[in-house]
Amino acid sequence: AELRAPPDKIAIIGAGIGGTSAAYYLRQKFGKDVKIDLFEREEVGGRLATMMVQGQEYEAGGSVIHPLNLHMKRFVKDLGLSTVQASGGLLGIYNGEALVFEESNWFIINVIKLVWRYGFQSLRMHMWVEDVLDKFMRIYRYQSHDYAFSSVEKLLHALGGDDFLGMLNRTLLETLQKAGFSEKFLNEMIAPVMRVNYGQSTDINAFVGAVSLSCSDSGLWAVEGGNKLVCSGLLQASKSNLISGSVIYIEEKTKTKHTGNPTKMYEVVYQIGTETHSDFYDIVLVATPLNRKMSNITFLNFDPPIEEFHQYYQHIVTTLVKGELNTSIFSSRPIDKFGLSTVLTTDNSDLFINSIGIVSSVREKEDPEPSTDGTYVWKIFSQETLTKAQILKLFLSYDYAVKKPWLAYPHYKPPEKCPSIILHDRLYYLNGIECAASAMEMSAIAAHNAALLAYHRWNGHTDMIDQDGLYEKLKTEL
Ligand SMILES: Cc1cc2nc3c(=O)[nH]c(=O)nc-3n(C[C@H](O)[C@H](O)[C@H](O)COP(=O)(O)OP(=O)(O)OC[C@H]3O[C@@H](n4cnc5c(N)ncnc54)[C@H](O)[C@@H]3O)c2cc1C
Ligand SMILES: CC(C)=CCC/C(C)=C/CC/C(C)=C/CSC[C@H](N)C(=O)O
Repeated sequence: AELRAPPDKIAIIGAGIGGTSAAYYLRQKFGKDVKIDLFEREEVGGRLATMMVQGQEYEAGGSVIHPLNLHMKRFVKDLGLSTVQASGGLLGIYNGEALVFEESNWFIINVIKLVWRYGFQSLRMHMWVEDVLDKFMRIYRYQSHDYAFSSVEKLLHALGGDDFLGMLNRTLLETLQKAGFSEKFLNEMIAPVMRVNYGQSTDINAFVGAVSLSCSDSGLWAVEGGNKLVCSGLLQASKSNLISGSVIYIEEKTKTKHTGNPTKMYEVVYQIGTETHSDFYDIVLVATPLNRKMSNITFLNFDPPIEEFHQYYQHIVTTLVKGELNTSIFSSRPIDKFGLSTVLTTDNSDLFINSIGIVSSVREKEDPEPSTDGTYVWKIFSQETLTKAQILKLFLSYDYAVKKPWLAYPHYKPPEKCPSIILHDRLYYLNGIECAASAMEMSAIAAHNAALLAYHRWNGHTDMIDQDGLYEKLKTEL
């Protein structure tokens, strides 16, 4: 097909994994001549951030990556980064009175324990997740053949039809109840995983539920030195220009270009300190959640007008504590026989935390070692900021506690209606994909899709957008 001259300038708002991977894919598609400006008001990395504790860095936000997250894998390879193993140690589940499940060092013992308490439900749960992941993986084939989707719903439908898309309209609870899983298994095994990963209950949509359960698979990994290195690496590799400022509004305006033609363009108005600046762009990608509390971006003079976004994001606090865990809260066993490195909690545990687990620094290759005084660094997820009294309840003694509050991921409440990807002719929104599931890989998929969509719409390649029957069509292609 004929190609139109590339755009002069593209703006991306947000330098998290979504914005930086969008810059990378846009550069691949539009070539070296387009100027790409990436706006970031805080740190490059966004929700991939580390916390520094006594000279060591720990992941505070997005920390684990699934072995089948192929975009993240590809970035790490292309950028020459190294990986570390992100899971390890023994897991326990606490219901407010006792540990209802405790992992052992022996695989076969774990199998016997699980079968004894829950029959074959654990195996069936893995099979259900595998089935969802199998369909989900089709996105990589579609994207490698350059196909794009104009909405999150169309993207999910292309992966597995009505049933797959329907997962957004059903809770995980009703889906698994219908599939015959017992209340006991749902309360003791599934709910704690939703609490640690998304700070929510089994009332979240079934797709994000499956994504969350996939974190129980083996082989989870992280980037050595911190996951945010992927963002700074992509920014550099894309040869984009970082503007450290806060975008306040975007306005549609008619501008006379160097060719002499009046053209509709987007004016991006931003603040650096107290100074206001602005610049004009042919294409704009918004790679941050659009709501008042998080990005606070206004859209001015658009025809038709762009709606206000109100998606409610879940408040979660990450706390890192270096100290000696008060194991008596969870178990009557002596402290030296406790042995668990992660404790998840059930919904009815009445505890003020969602989870607690030993963490490694971003440079540790192996399982974490205790410091010379025998203490570890623990990561706690809680709904609210922990008080000193609560920390003293959890720890016999501690050296320090550092906290980071987040508006972490959407509050899931099926049926979900995902925000549009196309906000206006050449204005695209990436983070609507989080309504299906929030994860690094989801933002990378949204970024690849938006870059392809922007490219095809710029060049009028309508046949590459929302194609029906892609799975069948590409079955026989390499
Ligand atoms: C505690 C926690 C744990 C998590 N754990 C995992 C995990 O283990 N694995 C996983 O895959 N995912 C995890 N996630 C989810 C994952 O981190 C996110 O889905 C992903 O990082 C989102 O990336 P993003 O680029 O889309 O958004 P963000 O990272 O939020 O990036 C948006 C950027 O835009 C900037 N911005 C906002 N408004 C403006 C403005 N007006 N002007 C300029 N810049 C602006 C922000 O400062 C931010 O840097 C976790 C998230 C949290 C919070
Ligand atoms: C998108 C697919 C198929 C898989 C991604 C699976 C994944 C890694 C999801 C992340 C879920 C999430 C938001 C976890 C937060 S907590 C992570 C960890 N348990 C921690 O302790 O930090």
